[in-house]
Amino acid sequence: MSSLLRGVSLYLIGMMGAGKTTVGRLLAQQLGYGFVDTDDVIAQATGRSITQLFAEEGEAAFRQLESDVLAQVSAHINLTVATGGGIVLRRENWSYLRHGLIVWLDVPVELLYNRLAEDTTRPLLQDPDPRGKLRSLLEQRQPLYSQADLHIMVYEGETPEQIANRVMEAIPSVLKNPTSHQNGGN
Ligand SMILES: Nc1ncnc2c1ncn2[C@@H]1O[C@H](COP(=O)(O)OP(=O)(O)O)[C@@H](O)[C@H]1O
Ligand SMILES: O=C(O)C1=C[C@@H](OP(=O)(O)O)[C@@H](O)[C@H](O)C1
Ligand SMILES: [Mg+2]
Repeated sequence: MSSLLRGVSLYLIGMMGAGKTTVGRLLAQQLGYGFVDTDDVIAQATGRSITQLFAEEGEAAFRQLESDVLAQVSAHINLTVATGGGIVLRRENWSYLRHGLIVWLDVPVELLYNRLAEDTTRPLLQDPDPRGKLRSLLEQRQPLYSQADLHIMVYEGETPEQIANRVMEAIPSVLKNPTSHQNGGN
């Protein structure tokens, strides 16, 4: 598989709670790739948590940091990149995501809610109606997520390992024939 990808990075997109960070780590291991989580890079670079950044600088400042980090990350190959759920919102980010293969982990809202109900690290979900908030965010973002190269539907009860395996199995379907370049075709 790694030879089929030939260094092309994977970018995981999808809603918060979709498992981008968890599944991304597994995919990096399986591919022998490095792993980068854009939220982690932002937190390390600023010395502040995502929650602190939202509270102290606001979402717009966070989005700018996110684009800056993505721009730097996209210069590299051999990476699996777990992005933040809102990375799809800025058009310029797509030019960076397109450096690699974009994988949408599509998880039903009810599952997202179950996973994140007790979680306080997603500032956008600190809302009186977190379930409704997830629904409205998904409604806004679905057309953007659907521009991914690979759409992976995630079902209740699937483990991160099973999901990573399904991503691995689906990758060949969106790769060009690896011999076509060598033959000068396309
Ligand atoms: N397949 C899964 N089944 C059950 N829980 C999961 C699964 N994938 C992720 N989780 C849990 O859901 C939460 C959100 O996962 P995370 O990887 O941080 O998602 P994201 O990075 O997309 O926001 C974490 O608590 C994680 O352990
Ligand atoms: O959906 C979003 O707008 C966000 C998702 C979070 O990342 P995860 O998708 O990894 O939870 C994080 O970037 C921030 O809280 C904003
Ligand atoms: Mg994450």
